[in-house]
Amino acid sequence: MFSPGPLLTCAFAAPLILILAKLWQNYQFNRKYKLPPGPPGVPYFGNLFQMPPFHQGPWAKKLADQYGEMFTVKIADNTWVFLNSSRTVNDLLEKRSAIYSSRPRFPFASSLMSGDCRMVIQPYGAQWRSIRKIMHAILNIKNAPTFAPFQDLESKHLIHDYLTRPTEWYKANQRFANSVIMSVTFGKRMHADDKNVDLLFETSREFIAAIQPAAHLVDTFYVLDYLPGPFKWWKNEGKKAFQKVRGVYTTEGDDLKRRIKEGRCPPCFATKFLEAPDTPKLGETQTLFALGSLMEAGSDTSRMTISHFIAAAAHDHRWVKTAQAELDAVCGDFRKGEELRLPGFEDRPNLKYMSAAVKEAFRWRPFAEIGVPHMLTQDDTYEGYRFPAGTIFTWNNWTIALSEKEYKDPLRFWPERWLNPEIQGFSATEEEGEEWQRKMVEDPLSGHWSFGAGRRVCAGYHVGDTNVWIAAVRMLYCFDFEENPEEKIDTMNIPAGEFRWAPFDVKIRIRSEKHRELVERVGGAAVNAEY
Ligand code: HEM
Repeated sequence: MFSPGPLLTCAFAAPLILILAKLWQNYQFNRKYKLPPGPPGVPYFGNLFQMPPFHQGPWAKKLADQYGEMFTVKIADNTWVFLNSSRTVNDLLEKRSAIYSSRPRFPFASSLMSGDCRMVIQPYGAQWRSIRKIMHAILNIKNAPTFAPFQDLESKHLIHDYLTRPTEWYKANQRFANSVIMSVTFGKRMHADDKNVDLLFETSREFIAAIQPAAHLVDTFYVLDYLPGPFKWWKNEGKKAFQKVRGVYTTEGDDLKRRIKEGRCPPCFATKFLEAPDTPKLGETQTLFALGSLMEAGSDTSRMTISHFIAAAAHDHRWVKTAQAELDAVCGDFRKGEELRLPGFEDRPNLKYMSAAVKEAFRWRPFAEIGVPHMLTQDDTYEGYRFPAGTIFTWNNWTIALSEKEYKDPLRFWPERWLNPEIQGFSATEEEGEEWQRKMVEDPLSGHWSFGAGRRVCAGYHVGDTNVWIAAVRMLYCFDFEENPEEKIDTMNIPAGEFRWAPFDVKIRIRSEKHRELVERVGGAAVNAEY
């Protein structure tokens, strides 16, 4: 006869054993390691239910205000230490970069969805190193002359788009950023109606959503990854996402091969890359993803920063007046009846205020709000804490960028902060002040963390910086940007990641008839340029 006794015993004993095992594990952990304090969580899930799925910046800032320069949160199997000051980011992610540069495991976002080939989330190791080397060869500052003619052409097209289709400015920004990287990588310009570009932005959006903390349970509850195949409910979704993104990259790869065969492909990075003797060793998928990662990382980021620049120009006219006065003095003042010409890279030494404004656009409302996770690869100690290997560290970008301790009046878009060391609280001699200003204005990485830190710092920061610079100087020289008085821009909540519609309402108006003539002439020629 069936007796429920043993089953009941199991039903009570199993949770008890799990709780005891967890307590024992915590006891052992606490004897060996010490982490910065953080908000209390619940067993197994930790702080999973407290972290917002998107726009986590304000949540993380609140915690930083409460806990100070570092705090810890647990997201199921992952322990995250948030670094809330430039000092701690410098000490750990920069100075100890050799051990703070890996990425956490992402069974869904990396293995399934990206075939372990998406460089930005590859672990620190041989495969990442070989791809990073390739990226560096294309994107380093010595290649600025390769990028400059494309940035010149595409930014002329950009301002023409603003003139002719001002309500579609966000699409124009997309096309601009994407076309620069496509020209250099694949030797072809992109058009706004290209279906593959829309698909590229869609796959990027899906990828960014997938790497948000706890977006997929298996990326935080690693035990799920050991379930037998049929129980992995997320598997088909991951496979589909992989096929989709591989399809986008294959379309470009096939088009490239076709153009090479037909003799219609100008020299570009992809042709050199495909002919290089080491490339076949990467395998077909990694080769496609190396080229695809460039398209992905190079398009979205510039587009979002340009959106922030426009929001700042429409929201606060104080700095715009100074910037336009500088541009007018260098390129011609329509009020004085002078000849007008577009600003270009050669004007950079004379456009310091504009360079400071571009730097401010990277700092002002960072879109990588809580940074990008860096995983520690061996046990480490710091200021009384002992961190185990596997701890995830992140530069809490939103918090640092908007901290009164780091920047005076941090919410204000204030380019002067990069020109005057006293605003930043440094008392410097004239010579020191000049040197400080030169560094802030010329070095894209100085003064903020929006390009990341240490060995994982953005591989394309020179290109990103020059993309935004040339777009910014030309658009501000030719146009005025106005907020809709009925619907002011909520600068603390700009959905910059959105690519399907405008993230905010803005009126774009040409500054004068002379500017109109200039944009029509120079921009029109750029729109029709073919190669
Ligand atoms: C315009 C603004 C840009 C911003 C704000 C930006 C920001 C970032 C950030 C925050 C990271 C992660 C850094 C870290 O983990 O510490 C990153 C990585 C990366 N970025 Fe950018 N980026 C920009 C433009 C570009 C461009 C134009 C390219 C290429 C054409 C590019 C290529 C990459 C690559 C390949 C990585 C992966 C690096 C690695 O994991 O080793 N980025 N970027």
